[in-house]
Amino acid sequence: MGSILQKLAPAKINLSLDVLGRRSDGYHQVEMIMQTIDLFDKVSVRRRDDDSFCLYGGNDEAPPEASNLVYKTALLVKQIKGQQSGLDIFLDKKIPVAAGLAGGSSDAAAMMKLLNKLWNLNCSAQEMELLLAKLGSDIPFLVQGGTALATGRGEILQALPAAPAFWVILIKPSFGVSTPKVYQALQAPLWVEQSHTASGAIRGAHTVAMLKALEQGSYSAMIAALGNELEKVTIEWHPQLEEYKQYLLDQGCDQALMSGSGPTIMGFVQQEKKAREIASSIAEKVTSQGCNIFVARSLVKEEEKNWNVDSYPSS
Ligand SMILES: C[C@@](CO)(OP(=O)(O)O)[C@H](O)COP(=O)(O)OP(=O)(O)OC[C@H]1O[C@@H](n2ccc(N)nc2=O)[C@H](O)[C@@H]1O
Ligand SMILES: Nc1ncnc2c1ncn2[C@@H]1O[C@H](COP(=O)(O)OP(=O)(O)O)[C@@H](O)[C@H]1O
Repeated sequence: MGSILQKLAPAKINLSLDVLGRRSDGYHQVEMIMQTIDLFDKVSVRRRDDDSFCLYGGNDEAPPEASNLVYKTALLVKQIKGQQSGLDIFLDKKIPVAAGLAGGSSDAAAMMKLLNKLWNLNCSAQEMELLLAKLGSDIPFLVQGGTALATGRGEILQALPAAPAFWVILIKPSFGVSTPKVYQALQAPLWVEQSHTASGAIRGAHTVAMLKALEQGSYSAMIAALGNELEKVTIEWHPQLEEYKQYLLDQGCDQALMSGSGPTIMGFVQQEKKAREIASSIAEKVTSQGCNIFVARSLVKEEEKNWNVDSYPSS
């Protein structure tokens, strides 16, 4: 048994999300501005003396063993990089599952970074992103973190200057939603690849507006530009999400929006104190309806070194 390496895996939210069309490969062509926040899972790894992978922790919803994204990541890296040691993998889940917060994707990105260190792989961030795109469209962004523009099916990234700092109050209902079902329900027109490649320009209305707002570096411009095309599908299925948005707005949030395919609803404010006050004022009401509530702040990419790989002796 060696030392344990551990890494925090942050949740993501979508500041903008546009769907340009349905692709022939089963995915949708998207344009999104993504942002990491300080709601974390924790992934830890330790070498085993044999060559098996053993996964501990997780929760009822995060699937066990081979179907878990941390396990899949280890298997993929082992296949591509050749035989390596067995692993004990510990997964401490704080990010709600199937919530639109990409907890599973972030666990996979954290696992890749841990293996890069444990197995001395010397993979660049770009290599890790390319490899992990096989396991999920959102994972490459979680390798980068901070604020970024994601295009293609979400795996093509362009880092952006940090968004103006903000806090979010997250309301996560007791149910999850299926990302493929939400995309399907949009009934988006067929995507014609060439028209995009020819112009190369960003055309999703929410993303164009958000890019402009981020260029200005203004919190109020960012708030005005928030938008998510998948909201209409998930909110039609679960109308109570509109009520949760209203709770947040009534308590003084500057804007409220769903993250990703949902169902997590986020209320935006600039100050931590206000975020915590709003969260306390609605906590009883939303928890009595089966929701969980979280308060988190936006992260900047450079902060990652503070919660990167830590090493400590095993007991
Ligand atoms: C909607 C978003 C927004 O950030 O996030 P979540 O709500 O899942 O957090 C993402 O596009 C989710 O990305 P991710 O969760 O990685 O999806 P993947 O595992 O790659 O794909 C799962 C399935 O979702 C559908 N899918 C996903 C991405 C995409 N651009 N088009 C799609 O149609 C496909 O049916 C695909 O088989
Ligand atoms: N480590 C993991 N954590 C969470 N979900 C996982 C994990 N590994 C695999 N999954 C599966 O991936 C699905 C989506 O996970 P998650 O990242 O939480 O969703 P979303 O991107 O919608 O927030 C879940 O339904 C779950 O079964």
